[in-house]
Amino acid sequence: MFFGCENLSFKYGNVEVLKNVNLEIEKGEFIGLVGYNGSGKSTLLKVMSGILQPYSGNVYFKDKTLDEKNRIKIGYIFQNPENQIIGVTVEEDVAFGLENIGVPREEMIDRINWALSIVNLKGLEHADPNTLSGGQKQRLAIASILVMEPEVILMDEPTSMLDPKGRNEIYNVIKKLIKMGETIIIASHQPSDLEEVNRIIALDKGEIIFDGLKDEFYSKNIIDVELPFKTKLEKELHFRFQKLVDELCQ
Ligand SMILES: Nc1ncnc2c1ncn2[C@@H]1O[C@H](COP(=O)(O)OP(=O)(O)OP(=O)(O)O)[C@@H](O)[C@H]1O
Repeated sequence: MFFGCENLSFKYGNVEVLKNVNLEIEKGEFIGLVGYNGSGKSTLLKVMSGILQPYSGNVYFKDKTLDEKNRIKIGYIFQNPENQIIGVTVEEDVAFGLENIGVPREEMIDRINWALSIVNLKGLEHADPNTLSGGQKQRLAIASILVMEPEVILMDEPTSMLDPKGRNEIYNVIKKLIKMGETIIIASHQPSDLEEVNRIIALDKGEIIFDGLKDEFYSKNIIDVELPFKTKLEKELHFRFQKLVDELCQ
């Protein structure tokens, strides 16, 4: 198996949020992971990237169990690029992972240039990441992952915090990555993120409820991908709670 998992379960404390998930992913596939809020999308991607350890079952990469050695081949893009940016300049940020694995300077420069050109950030090498727009920050986060030459890229709602311009920038980068033959799983509610997707995996309460072609998924009307909440009441409560938290934090 190129990439996937077998009988994967995950618990936060006593609460099981992934139940017996089985997936087989071929090299070069571009897959959409959908599901309502809390269905387990982020958790699944985190377990499949090795950030979280399974409660039971296994993640496989090229027929081997995912471990400390081979997890470097799986790149994970966070929903919020701020979680991923650590460098004082764009260039330093992209260099960070390469420095950690001791890549020689000449090769490092070539790889950084290559990654920044793919995400269209050439010319901003010396910029302070804090001064970048949301779309530019997310593109920087993608460059920092790409430079490590991952064989699988897992994207966790990479455009949910962006405005339409930023979303479009990421969409263009994704299109480029697909052309390059990258293997990508993207968790998203944004129809534009899912435009080029062939296969959809839908999660509900930590279980796979659909795994198949996108057209079949839409025709069966399995879940409304544009609505991250199951009901209007859930959505209303979410935003009221958010407002309350914001007020308390002021
Ligand atoms: N750190 C945590 N500790 C305890 N429970 C958690 C934690 N993170 C997530 N959960 C719970 O696990 C379940 C799955 O959450 P997860 O974030 O994986 O879902 P999701 O589909 O990615 O949701 P969203 O679309 O809101 O990001 C939810 O019930 C959530 O409340």
